[in-house]
Amino acid sequence: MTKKRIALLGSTGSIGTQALEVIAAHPDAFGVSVLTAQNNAKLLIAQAVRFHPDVVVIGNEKMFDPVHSALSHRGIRVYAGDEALASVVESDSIDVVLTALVGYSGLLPTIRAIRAGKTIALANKETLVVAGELITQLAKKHQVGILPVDSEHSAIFQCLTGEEQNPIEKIILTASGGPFRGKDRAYLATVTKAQALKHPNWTMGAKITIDSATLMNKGLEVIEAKWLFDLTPEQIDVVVHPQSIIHSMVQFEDGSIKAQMGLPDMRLPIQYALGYPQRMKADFPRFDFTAYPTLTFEKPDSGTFRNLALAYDGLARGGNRPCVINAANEVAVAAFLNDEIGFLEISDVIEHCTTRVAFVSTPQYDDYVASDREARRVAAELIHANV
Ligand SMILES: NC(=O)C1=CN([C@@H]2O[C@H](COP(=O)(O)OP(=O)(O)OC[C@H]3O[C@@H](n4cnc5c(N)ncnc54)[C@H](OP(=O)(O)O)[C@@H]3O)[C@@H](O)[C@H]2O)C=CC1
Ligand SMILES: CC(=O)[C@@H](O)[C@H](O)COP(=O)(O)O
Ligand SMILES: [Mn+2]
Repeated sequence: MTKKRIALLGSTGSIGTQALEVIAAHPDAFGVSVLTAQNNAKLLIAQAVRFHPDVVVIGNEKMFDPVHSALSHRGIRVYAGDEALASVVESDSIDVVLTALVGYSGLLPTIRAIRAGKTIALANKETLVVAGELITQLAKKHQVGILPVDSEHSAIFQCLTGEEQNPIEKIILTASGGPFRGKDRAYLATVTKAQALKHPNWTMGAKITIDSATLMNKGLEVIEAKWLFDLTPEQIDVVVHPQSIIHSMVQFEDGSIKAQMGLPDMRLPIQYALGYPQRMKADFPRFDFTAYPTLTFEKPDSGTFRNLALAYDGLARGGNRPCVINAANEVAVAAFLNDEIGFLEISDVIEHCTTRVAFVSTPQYDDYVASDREARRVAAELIHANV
């Protein structure tokens, strides 16, 4: 295997730090070309000292000076700001761009990386939610692979390996149900952010953890799956599986179902994407069937957890609607984490934005930028009118 040079966007986050564990365990297979963070200069500097990338980018321009003075004398080039984040992925020294940054900020660097012919290891699901059609068309044009990192999509991708000739009847995305599985709306009206941040099975960044609690994470994943695997909404089912051992399933036209299983550990799908097509040895803890004698499955409650239904509606409507839903959700989740709105109001903000932002049926890049901006403005206006 020739050594792959990796640009790791969002290296200080949950996926980013686990990706560096994977890279550190395989020094002959992987090298680090680029590391980026938004604010966490201290951790970014420590990572750069250890992994010695060619370049680091700190998104927040105010943090440039400390990062520059800590790293430039080590021969590491340092840049700051959004344009640097987008252009750094174009360097000849990069083979794979791992998009481990959170939210809409993943869109532009991913577009620039695809145009530069880089393989994408995609953790940042929001990129495909916002602009799935644009991204998949660009990837086709530039003959670039998009390798899923999200655990469910990695599971489906793994199940599809060797099945290239066989059409998919449907996929079944598993959902943990989050910390509030089985609760009713009266209960949800009272929940705190501390409760919502306690995911039953996974330790992740704050934004995706709240999305898991509202079931928006599964809604975003339905849209992500549509674009990754070229499916209709009717071909994408969601089943609640509270143990998060089966990471997702594919059903073929003969009725046979393939599932990918394992303990909940993101290092495995990260490593699978970075090493693809090779499965590399790893000493991650192994799953023991006798420790999990009962694996259970139930229907999602999309009447109570309305975000899942809103995401399916957005997918069916198409155009800029998923982009609007994503932006409204990002603003609403930030407001919930800032104690400005309650848990149930997250869905209210999203629904409000879908009725207020103009529909665009065949959006181009500039339409996505404008729709994102307008949805953020409308969401913030509603939140601040009610505070
Ligand atoms: N965590 C997980 O297990 C999983 C995550 N994902 C997806 O992976 C992505 C990352 O999630 P996760 O690692 O949990 O998130 P975290 O919040 O833990 O990390 C986010 C990373 O992105 C950086 N960042 C934050 N805001 C910006 C911005 N505006 N511009 C550029 N960089 C930014 C952060 O920098 P700083 O630290 O300086 O703020 C940090 O490095 C998300 O899209 C998520 O949905 C998918 C499946 C599983
Ligand atoms: C690890 C991962 O891929 C997350 O997206 C996880 O699946 C969240 O869990 P739920 O959204 O199913 O609660
Ligand atoms: Mn997931």
